[in-house]
Amino acid sequence: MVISLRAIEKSFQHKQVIAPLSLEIPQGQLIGLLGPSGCGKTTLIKMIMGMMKPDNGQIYVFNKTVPHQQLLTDIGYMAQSDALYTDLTGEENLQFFAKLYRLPKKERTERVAYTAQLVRLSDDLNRKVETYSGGMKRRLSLAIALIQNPTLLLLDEPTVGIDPLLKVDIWQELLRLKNEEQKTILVTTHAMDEAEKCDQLAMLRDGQMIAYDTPQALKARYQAKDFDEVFIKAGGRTQ
Ligand SMILES: Nc1ncnc2c1ncn2[C@@H]1O[C@H](COP(=O)(O)OP(=O)(O)OP(=O)(O)O)[C@@H](O)[C@H]1O
Repeated sequence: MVISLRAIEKSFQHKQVIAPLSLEIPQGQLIGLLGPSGCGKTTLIKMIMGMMKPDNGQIYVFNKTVPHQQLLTDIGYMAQSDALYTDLTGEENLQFFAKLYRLPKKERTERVAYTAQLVRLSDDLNRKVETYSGGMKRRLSLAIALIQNPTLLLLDEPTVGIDPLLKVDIWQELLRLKNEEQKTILVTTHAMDEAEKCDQLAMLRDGQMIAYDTPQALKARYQAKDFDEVFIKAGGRTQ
């Protein structure tokens, strides 16, 4: 398993945000994490990343307990809010992270060019990030998450604020990374068309997983036309 969550729990100020939750994610899967605002998606991703400790339960990534230094190069993380050096250029940001991961110079140059091209920022790399639009900053964050060619991607709403055409390109690339390079990808989303592209969907409500299956199986089981309806019928919301 790439990710094993065993009965993890997390509370903030006595409010339970993740109820005992277990999940096993094998290699080469694209998993979508769905649920209303505040249901615990970001908290879950931060715990898998090792940035936040669960109160109870165990988290293993590549069979190592998180946080683990060796895992840092294996995991590409894109946070919901962009953490960029705005007084540096796009290229300087990418180079900075590439150096942090100790990529050799040749590979660094290649990865900077590849990730920038992937998010269509090649022509803007020499501009300071403070001059970027919100969508451009999002795209740069995604490029940074991919810079060290990680085997596991944790992407927290990667396409919010990105225009529809580029969104399609980015999803095509995520599917390619999964299919051709066997990357494992965990992505949070509110977009139904994106949920459709996932191998499995994990639906969260109040920190509990109320459904976990393929998009097709979920729609068939609940005789639902979309995932909002699946969510309601699975007990996500009382009508
Ligand atoms: N550091 C913190 N301290 C206190 N409460 C927190 C903290 N982080 C998250 N929470 C609370 O935990 C709950 C879950 O938050 P989380 O960010 O995981 O939700 P989410 O599902 O990612 O939401 P969204 O879709 O809006 O991003 C929310 O009620 C939030 O207010």
